[in-house]
Amino acid sequence: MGIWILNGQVVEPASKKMVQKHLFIENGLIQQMTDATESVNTEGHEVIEAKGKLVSAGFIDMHVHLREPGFEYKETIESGSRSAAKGGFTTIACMPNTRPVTGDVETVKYVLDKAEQEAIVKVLPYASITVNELGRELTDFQALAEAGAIGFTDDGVGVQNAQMMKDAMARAKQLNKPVIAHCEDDSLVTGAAVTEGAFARKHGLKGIPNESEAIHVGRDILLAEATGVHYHVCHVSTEQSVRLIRQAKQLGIHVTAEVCPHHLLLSDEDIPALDGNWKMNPPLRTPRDVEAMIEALEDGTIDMIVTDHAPHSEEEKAKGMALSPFGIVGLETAFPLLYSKFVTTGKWTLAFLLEKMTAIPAQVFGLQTGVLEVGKAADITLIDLETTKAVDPSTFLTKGRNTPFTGWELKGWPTLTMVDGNIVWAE
Ligand SMILES: NC(=O)N[C@@H](CC(=O)O)C(=O)O
Ligand SMILES: [Zn+2]
Ligand SMILES: [Zn+2]
Repeated sequence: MGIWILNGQVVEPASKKMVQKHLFIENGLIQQMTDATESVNTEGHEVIEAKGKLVSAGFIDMHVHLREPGFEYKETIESGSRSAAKGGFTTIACMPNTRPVTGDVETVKYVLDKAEQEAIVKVLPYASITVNELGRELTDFQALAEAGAIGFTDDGVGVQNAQMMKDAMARAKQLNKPVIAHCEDDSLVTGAAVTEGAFARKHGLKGIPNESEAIHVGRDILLAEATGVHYHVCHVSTEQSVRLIRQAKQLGIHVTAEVCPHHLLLSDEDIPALDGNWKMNPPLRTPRDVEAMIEALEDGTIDMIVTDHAPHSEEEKAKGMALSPFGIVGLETAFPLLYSKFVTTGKWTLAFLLEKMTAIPAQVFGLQTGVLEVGKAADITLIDLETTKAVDPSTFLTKGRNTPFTGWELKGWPTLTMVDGNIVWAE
């Protein structure tokens, strides 16, 4: 038995226009896409009526913290994958800052096994660059790649030593794997929780300077040029980083970059109080940086959108701005936020937003998904573009409740998610 998705709105990649289509799915693949004016025989098959809904390739999030092993009270591979599915994501890449750190073959296998058993979306693990993300000794890249790691990153901390980073890039290049960098120079960050800017001044707080990110971006671009590796910059947040990435791309250096919804939508001036739900790393920057992020995404300097979904417990976040851990959840609000703030306002086309969350991440990381095409995996999400709903953390499937977006009235809520032709989540 196959599945017909009838009368859905599909954005055609070539024309970028919305067209009404019927999709037929069987054996995990998209078998047919026909114009909705044609009649189709659905006999003997399951039918999903998608009239008025957007039918998109499932979203891809290349930056997610699933917290397992070790921090299961914050999130598990299972709960994180359910959160992803509810957010319309069908593929997520998970960060290695777990306990133990995903920096040995055993842990990579553990993550993959758990994902195979319990995850309802596709989970792609990164492995750490250094043992325990301590920056002292490289991990065994070859063994980790053979075990299934798709790239290398010490996300959560920056690699402080330039020679260490250069050696990592040289090894990754040999294996044809990317290096994904959390850019942060510890000698410029001294225990601050927010950016240097209006909020820090108002509260008499020390700020995290923009240079602490950009100095690593600049260093690493030079090292990527020297080694020829694919270098991917995590959660870009500063105007200066964007400037450096733009120049590197013009020079033909193999650099790609990601940005998070919160860095496109919020600045430090929006932070209402010393509240842990507004604390993340990198921090919310100045309005000028936010403008630079939007411009960089629009001109292709920044390639894709990721959430940096970083769940923490309510107890941890209740410790406030100074003492709570960095990070906010993102999987269940990403699309509605961006759709409501950038597409319904006419700033971006729907096609533009979708490609930043589907086709481009697939292209950049060489994934066999991210497009709605006959013969491709049926990783599909249906979205209600009309109904307005408020963000309500009590309805989240993630274990995390840590979001600054509570109460935001948004459109663009996913209603059904399919992975390899199986419905894994429906409203
Ligand atoms: N982004 C965050 O604020 N936190 C992340 C770490 C990271 O992405 O650097 C986490 O693991 O909690
Ligand atoms: Zn990071
Ligand atoms: Zn992260």
